[in-house]
Amino acid sequence: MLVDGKWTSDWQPVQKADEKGRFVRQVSSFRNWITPDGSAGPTGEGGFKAEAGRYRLYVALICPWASRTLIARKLKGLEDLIPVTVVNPVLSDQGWQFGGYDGADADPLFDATYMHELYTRADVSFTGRATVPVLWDMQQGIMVNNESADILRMFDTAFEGLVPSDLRLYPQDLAAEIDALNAVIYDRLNNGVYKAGFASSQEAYDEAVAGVFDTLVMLEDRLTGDYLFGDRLTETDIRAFVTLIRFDAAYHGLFKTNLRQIADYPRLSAYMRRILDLPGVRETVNMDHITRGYYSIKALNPTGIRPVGPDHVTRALH
Ligand SMILES: N[C@@H](CCC(=O)N[C@@H](CS)C(=O)NCC(=O)O)C(=O)O
Repeated sequence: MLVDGKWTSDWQPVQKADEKGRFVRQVSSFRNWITPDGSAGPTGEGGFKAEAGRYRLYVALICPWASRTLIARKLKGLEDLIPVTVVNPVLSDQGWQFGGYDGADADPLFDATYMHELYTRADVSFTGRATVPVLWDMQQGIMVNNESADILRMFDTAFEGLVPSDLRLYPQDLAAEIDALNAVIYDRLNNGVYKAGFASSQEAYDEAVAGVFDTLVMLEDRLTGDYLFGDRLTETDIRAFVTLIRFDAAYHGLFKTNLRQIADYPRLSAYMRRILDLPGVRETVNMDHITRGYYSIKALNPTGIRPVGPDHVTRALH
């Protein structure tokens, strides 16, 4: 990670743990919002007006948080407005790096080698992990935001004047319910699998795994319609999907969330395929990057050997 703008050599892929060995995810630090007229959003500063070609999104295709922004970009028809740069799926000893892998891009803006170089360009004395996704303002040369939940939400509304869309991922009449369900899904499922995988005590692992499977059962029971809010696709579906699609291929084995697979839940399986079949979504899922990335986390898999299966995941993607 970066400390006062300098890369520290004791970088570890395992993030912080609390006193009970529970994994603790870093809080994002760049929280500005793109808005239709450049006025300030809910957090951060103003000055980020929605304009075609002004902003670039940096992602890792292994990363569920980055993937949710990529999916929103597709569903809202923003591909021509917001270009994307994909990093190498393998976290190096200096974090995310550019190029060097099939489907990974060079950095088109600064020809940077590592993602952390963008963080120190944005803030010379930045302290923290150089995470993806990153939304970069190419006009001002600054980082707009590195929190996927914000990026997902600004993609829903900020560009409406440039690319009108009937789809509303965060409709006001469902806002409170979406926030409530997001909180459960985030804590117990999205981050729950990481809490299981990076637990450093049996107690922390047991607690995390229970949360993961309780949440899967809750979602399976809830899915009587096409989506989590009946027939309306919302950001909550995107947030659930990114974990479901990685589950059987990565989390089940590597993170030891192995009580069941998603394939064992009929409604969740059908739901996952339904979202995968939405226009553009399949293109955001790169199973090669996902398995290469996760299974190269040395702390969890020192040999780097990738399992061959499961077969049903590969079939679902084609
Ligand atoms: N709060 C962030 C979390 C993003 C995050 O943790 N990204 C991971 C990849 S999935 C990352 O970049 N990790 C690199 C590191 O920790 O050094 C968000 O949702 O945008």
